[in-house]
Formats: sequence, structure tokens, C-alpha cells
Amino acid sequence: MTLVPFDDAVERLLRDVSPVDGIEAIAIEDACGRVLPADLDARRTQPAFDASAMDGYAVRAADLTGPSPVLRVVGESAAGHAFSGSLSTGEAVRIFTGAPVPDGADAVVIQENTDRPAESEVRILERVEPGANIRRAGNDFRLSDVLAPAASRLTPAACALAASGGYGTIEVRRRVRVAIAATGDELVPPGTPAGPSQTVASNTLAISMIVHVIGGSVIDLGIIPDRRDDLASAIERAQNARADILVTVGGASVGDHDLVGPVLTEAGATLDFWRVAMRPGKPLMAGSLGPMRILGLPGNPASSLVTAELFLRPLIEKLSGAAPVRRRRRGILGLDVKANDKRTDFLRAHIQIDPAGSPCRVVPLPRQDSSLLSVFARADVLLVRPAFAPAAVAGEPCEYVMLTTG
Ligand SMILES: Nc1nc2c(c(=O)[nH]1)N[C@H]1C(S)=C(S)[C@@H](COP(=O)(O)OP(=O)(O)OC[C@H]3O[C@@H](n4cnc5c(N)ncnc54)[C@H](O)[C@@H]3O)O[C@H]1N2
Ligand code: MOO
Repeated sequence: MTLVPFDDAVERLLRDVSPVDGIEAIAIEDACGRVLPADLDARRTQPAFDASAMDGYAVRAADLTGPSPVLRVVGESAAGHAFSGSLSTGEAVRIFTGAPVPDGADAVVIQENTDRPAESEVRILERVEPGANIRRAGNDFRLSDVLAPAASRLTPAACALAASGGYGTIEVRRRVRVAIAATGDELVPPGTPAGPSQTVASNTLAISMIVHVIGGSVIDLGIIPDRRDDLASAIERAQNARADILVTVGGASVGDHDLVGPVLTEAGATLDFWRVAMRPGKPLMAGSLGPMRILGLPGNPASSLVTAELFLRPLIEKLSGAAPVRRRRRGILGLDVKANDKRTDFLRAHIQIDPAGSPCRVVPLPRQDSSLLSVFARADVLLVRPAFAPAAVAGEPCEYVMLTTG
């Protein structure tokens, strides 16, 4: 049985993928995590005026000659309430952080370096240069500046920047639609008591959550019994819902009840590859049916979640139009590991952060069987052991992949 090398499989899956073409205008408060189809240009300048960076007095720097000059206080400028006049020689305006600097003033003296000999006078106890404590108009960004580039995924700060730049609604790429089918006669939905030979369909729950975290939308096809016509109708439902991706979970191996491959083929799907040189996740299947991509994930919990992280996630990200995210990091091994065979290993592992700042230590968890959800749930990362890697000892460099968190 030939297995496709892991890197080739990822490359083949992503090779011809281009972003979905639907674009929608949504409220800025709903835009976190969404992807920009084009550069986002500022519709205003920020700050729109020269603003004071401190509480104090707006002055003309040239007036500050001689020891402790005294200026006449002619008014006040507060945030949202500008001083309407302009400043002449010998005058000062009481000013607060964020308030417009009055015409004629060219510096702000902080109030700690002043005193008030009388209600209408301020004594200045320091020398300041023109421009001191003033944030010039456009200091943050100017009209038409690119606030965020095409293909960026909007973070909370980027949404705040967009709002500050004049946006109440924003154009983003539509969500990638992911249909998910759990296959297997033994499965019951989460929250349902499982009989003696039954299992809770827990994988699809986690996979749905991964899809949501990266901004996709889920079409839940539910649990599909191991029957050809039920599987065929689930595939049809995914097509009718215009899914961009159909994910099946389970039934991917070679047993008599593993029907996913044959039924997909009967439905007219093209299978691009089946079986990858990786552990866990070997029976992974990838193909397409018309415009719909198909990923057949293995049923064992760790196999399912590892392949969702390493294949489904980048596929959704690429379809969503987001710039590629590199989730592989370098660390150092926290334990000795044995030589590897022809399958790239993805070991569930802990990360130990070194408070002294040296690279983090990656410690594989003790039990690596692909059925162990209890181990997966305690893992922070997947330690990558390339195919045919020689044995390595603690302290040697290694690579790991970040797992999706909430
Ligand atoms: N003769 C061989 N047998 C197997 C091979 C092989 O190469 N030759 N490969 C093994 C590997 S590796 C894996 S991984 C599994 C994957 O098999 P399937 O994808 O066909 O998965 P199932 O048999 O349907 O289920 C396996 C296991 O996972 C449980 N499961 C299934 N779906 C879910 C779900 N949604 N949530 C939670 N758990 C689920 C299922 O009850 C089984 O216990 O095949 C090996 N066999
Ligand atoms: O790939 Mo299976 O996923 O080794 O258990």
C-alpha cells in the first residue's frame, strides 16, 4: 500500500485552491475574525486636529523666556469642547488630554510644571520646545492610508482601527461553508446516553469548533448510519447547501463498513489521494465533487483532530482568502524520542515555557494511541517527528504545531 508523503498531501490539497468569491457588507461589531477582500483605506484622518497629549497649558514656546514667566490664562480647551479663539503673545489656554490645541499655540506644558499665582494667571516652571506634548493631526493615520491590507484577518484592534477610520459597516469575504457528517452506526449525539456498544460522536463537535474559531460556518449533517443510501443522501444535502467543503468523519479505512470512499466515487467525486504517511491520520481521504472539496477524516479521535488541524484548517484558511498562517514553531525536545519510520508523527505534547526566555521545551505526553481523547485534551501542541527522523535526545531542536484554542 503506497502512502502519500505528508508534505505532498498538504501541497496537493491546497495547490489549486482560490478564495471564495462572495463578499458581504457587515456591521463592524460583527467583523472580528473575518477576512478583508481588499485593502481597507482610511475614510478620515486621526487625530483630525492637533491634539494635546497631556493635561496642562497650551502656550507659545517663544514666550517662555526668562525665569518662570507668567502668562495670562484666556480660556479652556477640553476634549470635545475646543477653545474658539486664538492665542496671542503672553497668553495660555488651560488644556486637557485629547483636546484641540488652539490656534497660535505651539506647545503644551504639563500642569505639574506650572502653578497658578492667580485665577487668570499661570506661572510656567519649565522650558519647552515647539511641538512639545502635541499629537499632530494625522499622527495615527491619514485619509486614504491603508489601515489593513487585503487578506488580513480582522483582530479586535483592527476592528477598532477600522471604526476609528470611519467604518460602521465593512466588506468582508463570506464565511467558508463546511458541511460535517459523522458516520457510523455506533454513534450517538453528545448529551445522549450511549448504550453498551455505542460511542458519543465527539469528534464532530471539536471539528465544528475549529471551523467556528477560524471563521467558517458549519452545516451539521448529523450522524449518518453505515448505509450507502444514507451516505449518498448526506452528500447530496451538502451539495444542496452549497458547502465549500464536505467533511466526513469515520468510515475512511478498509473495513466492510467503511463506505465513505466507495459512496463518494459512486456520487461522481474525484478522489485525489487516500492514505497519507502520517501518524495518526493515515486513512485521510481528499477529493472533490464539482466545486465542493471533500475531506474524509479518520474516525479515531486523535486521527480526526490531527487531520482537521493539519488539512481542514489550512484548507478553510485558503478558501477564506486569509494570508497563510505559519503554525509551525521551533522549540527544543523535552524528552528523548526514538527513531521514526516512514510516517511523519504528530505527537500530542505539552509546552514548558522557560521563564529565563530560552526556547520552550516540547514534552511528548506518555500515551499516543489515536483513540485517546483524554490525552489530546491535555496537549498544547503537536510535536512533529518527520518520516525517517533518527532518534533524538532531550535538548535537541524540534518543530511543533500550535493547536487551535478557543
Ligand atoms: N485493517 C486495517 N484496519 C485499520 C487500518 C488499516 O490500515 N488497516 N487503519 C487504522 C487507522 S490508522 C485508523 S485511524 C482507523 C480509522 O478508521 P475509520 O476512519 O474507518 O474510522 P471508524 O472505523 O469509523 O472509527 C474508528 C473509531 O473512531 C470512532 N469514531 C468514529 N467516528 C467518531 C466520531 N464522530 N466521534 C467519536 N468517535 C468516532 C469509532 O467509534 C471507532 O472507535 O482505522 C484503523 N483500522
Ligand atoms: O492513523 Mo490511525 O490514525 O494511526 O490511528
